[in-house]
Amino acid sequence: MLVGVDITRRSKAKADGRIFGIHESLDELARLAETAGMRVVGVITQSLQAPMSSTYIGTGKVQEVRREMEAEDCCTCIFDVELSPAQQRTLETEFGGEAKGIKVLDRTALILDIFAQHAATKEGQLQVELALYQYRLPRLTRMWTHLERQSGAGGVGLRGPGETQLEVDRRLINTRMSKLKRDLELVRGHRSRQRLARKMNVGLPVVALIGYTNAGKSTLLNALTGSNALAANALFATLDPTTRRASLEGLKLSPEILLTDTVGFVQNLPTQLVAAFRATLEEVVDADVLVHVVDASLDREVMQWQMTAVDQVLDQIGASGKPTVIVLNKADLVSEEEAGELFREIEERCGLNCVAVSAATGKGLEEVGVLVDEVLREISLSVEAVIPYSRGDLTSAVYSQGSIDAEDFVEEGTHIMARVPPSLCNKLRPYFVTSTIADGNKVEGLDTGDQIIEAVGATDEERWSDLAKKRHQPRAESQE
Ligand SMILES: Nc1nc2c(ncn2[C@@H]2O[C@H](COP(=O)(O)OP(=O)(O)OP(=O)(O)O)[C@@H](O)[C@H]2O)c(=O)[nH]1
Ligand SMILES: [Mg+2]
Repeated sequence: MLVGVDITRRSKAKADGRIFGIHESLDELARLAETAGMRVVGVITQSLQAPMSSTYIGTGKVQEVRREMEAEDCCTCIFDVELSPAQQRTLETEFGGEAKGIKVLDRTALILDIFAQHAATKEGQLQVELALYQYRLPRLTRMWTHLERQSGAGGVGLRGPGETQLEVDRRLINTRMSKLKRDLELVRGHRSRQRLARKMNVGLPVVALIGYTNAGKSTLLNALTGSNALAANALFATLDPTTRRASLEGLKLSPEILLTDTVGFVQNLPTQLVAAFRATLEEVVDADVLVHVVDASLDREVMQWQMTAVDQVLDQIGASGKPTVIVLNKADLVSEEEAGELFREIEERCGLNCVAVSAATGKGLEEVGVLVDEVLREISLSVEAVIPYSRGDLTSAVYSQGSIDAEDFVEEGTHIMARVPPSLCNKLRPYFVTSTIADGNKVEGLDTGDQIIEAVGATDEERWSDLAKKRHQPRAESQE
């Protein structure tokens, strides 16, 4: 049974972070429930000025949900809002209690469950486990109600076994969480070293495919690189990033790029997931260019909402404002006229370059390379360097990844003026002809190797913990 609440008081709606209309949001919730392996038997909605403190929905509605659930012999109720642990407990009791096996879940719990089912790699599993514990810790009391009852009449000095058990349990979970965090730090360190190595050695520009879940990112990766990453008509099919070397048609500046497929975004992405999946999401933060994949076959309004949700997540992880290309995918399901209109709308909305493609049929794919090439050109840097003859590898990298404006052979090495992607620029830095950098402005703002190391170190740490602090406001209710 799904329950949606429309909060009419505006400021509250904003605080909820909802951008979707209530019915579209419930449609999505139904798809999430199906992805998690459930069958939806009914949907109940309520319009409220503000949520009730104890049950979120009004008393009459609680009875209505209970009746409907009984009639359908249904034991799980999913709310399309974030419930506090206390509200969750109260609602469970109201709907028939634990004896009847009644469970009340919210959107976050549902998404966490799907993630737990889909996590394939060790890293993914660690991330999901941490997020699950973070979600469960404040809800722990209810698992031990039978023990708590034993200490009911106790009072000071007479703490019963139930309470002790609860404390033991909390402590065990806290210990486990610390261990998970340490393990994840290791993974994360490994990942950032890998990325750094990729930037410094492979030197290819990194392009990340991002977008709402089910937009077709994995299908596009497969179509562009001939690989076989899992693509499925399910939400959150991809959890672990895959990176492939790709030589797209239309790429000239750097004929090859590294293309990364990432986890899909969703409206109101649970905070626990953003924090736990930061190692994965850093792939996005670190990319040179983003390719925002949009499902163009959706209802126009839903498509706009999804794009807004993606922008919000980018903001949340500190990756907004990156050079971006918009890919309107599933064009095989849209008429030419509609596609044309969408183009205009998107240009109006964000002034970004966009292209309509079908990852399924291959239509328009060559355009993706052309647009990425344009963006790479915009962010490429003019350099002048004398590369010693002993560094033939660098010279050939400039040939293959940059466009050469002038070249001369001097005693110390090859003297070149060229436009190169930022990553290659870093490697050429030791050989710069200092006073004559053609495009001074741009080079100034460049990541040097040191800055990259810094970015994955302290500064970055602060950014993420700030985020966690901001989003993890303590709840008002007590946990008793
Ligand atoms: N008709 C049509 N279907 C497509 C196209 N691209 C992808 N699909 C379908 O859309 C569904 C989702 O595709 P995925 O590539 O798994 O989407 P994703 O963005 O990677 O999704 P998550 O990893 O779950 O976030 C699959 O059923 C694909 O077959 C397309 O161009 N046309
Ligand atoms: Mg995918």
